[in-house]
Amino acid sequence: MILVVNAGSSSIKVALFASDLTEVLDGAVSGIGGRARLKLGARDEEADAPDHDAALALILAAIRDAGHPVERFGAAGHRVVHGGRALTRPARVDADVLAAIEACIPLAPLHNPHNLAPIRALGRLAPRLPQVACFDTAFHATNPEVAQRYALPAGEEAKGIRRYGFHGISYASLTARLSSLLGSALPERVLALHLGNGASLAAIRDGRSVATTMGYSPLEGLTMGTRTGTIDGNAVLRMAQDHGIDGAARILNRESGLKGLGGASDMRALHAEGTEEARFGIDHFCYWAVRHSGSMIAAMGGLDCIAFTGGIGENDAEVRARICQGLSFLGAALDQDANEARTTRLEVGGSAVPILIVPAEEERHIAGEVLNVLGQGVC
Ligand SMILES: Nc1ncnc2c1ncn2[C@@H]1O[C@H](COP(=O)(O)OP(=O)(O)O)[C@@H](O)[C@H]1O
Ligand SMILES: CC(=O)OP(=O)(O)O
Ligand SMILES: [Mg+2]
Repeated sequence: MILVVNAGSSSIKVALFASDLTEVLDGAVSGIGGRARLKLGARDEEADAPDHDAALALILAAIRDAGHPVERFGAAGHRVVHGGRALTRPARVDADVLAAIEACIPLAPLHNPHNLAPIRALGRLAPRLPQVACFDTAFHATNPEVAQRYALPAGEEAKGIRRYGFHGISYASLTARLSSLLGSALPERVLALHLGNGASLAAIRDGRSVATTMGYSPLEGLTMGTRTGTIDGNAVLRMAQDHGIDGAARILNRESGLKGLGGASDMRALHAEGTEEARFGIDHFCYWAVRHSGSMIAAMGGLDCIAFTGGIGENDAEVRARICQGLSFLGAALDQDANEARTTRLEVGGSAVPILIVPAEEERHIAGEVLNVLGQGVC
């Protein structure tokens, strides 16, 4: 069996797959650092997970308790958020790959440390277990150079200060499944919205990413759970002056976004709160999702399909409705009942483009990549 670990900024998702990619078990610790919950198979309970280390220990113990000790796995696959310039394909983990992932920690401080932790933990528990790392940055390596470069002098670019983009495992999986969900050929120009705790958009033309909203790190672009999204560099410098580099980094990455505006990073909590601040946080999220959509659509030269994914994209009917309303000038028209019912197809008959929910299946995609890298015989 293949164990897949997908550590996000607020959750650790796990899944077990047989060699034919049948899912045997899945689960997660979500709400890490807040009101955490552990789910695994039928188990669903409150969890004491103040940080990612605690969450990882809990989920590995739960998998063992469910009858799947680590020694029985044939391989493990991991989501790694930042692969930098070098790691643009899934890679078997060895000392060099570990060092390269570690070197990317400053680029993705909310993610890469949490991606490395389970790789190291499994390496200690089962030293002979082959492990494969899949990179969120990889899918966007096809963006044209004008999209990847900041307008910086060459010396800065040579240091790796360029736009990478993220959520690539989610976008690759969505792209692979879209035509079967639509029952037709893959649309030429797809606007994909990955709206989770981290949120981004991708412009996918002929199945390849041509533009995306996240940049050097997962901070750029949309308003997120705790991240600002796009902000003027001079405002960042001013904050570094006022709060020091670490203080500014903390504010930008952990205290801003929905949390900074509305008082909670979790979209469900904002809806439940219903205060003016909470409403403004949701307004900000939707407004910037629409504005950045315009940029993605321009980068593809038009729009043939809209696909929502991620915790908010899949579950939040109000947010989907507001974003589609913002794109109605392009003829995108949502069926309110389908939207409330969360069916796969959400558009009305006369809509200019299909609108879909495509549940994120990052774990299955990673399991497939594990088999590609290690060969079918691994488990
Ligand atoms: N039913 C729901 N309605 C609104 N938002 C939801 C719902 N379920 C999950 N979410 C939101 O999804 C976000 C988490 O997304 P997810 O993709 O699971 O996170 P991560 O980025 O950690 O992988 C949170 O803001 C959460 O409130
Ligand atoms: C890259 C990123 O933002 O990931 P997540 O949505 O899991 O935080
Ligand atoms: Mg995620």
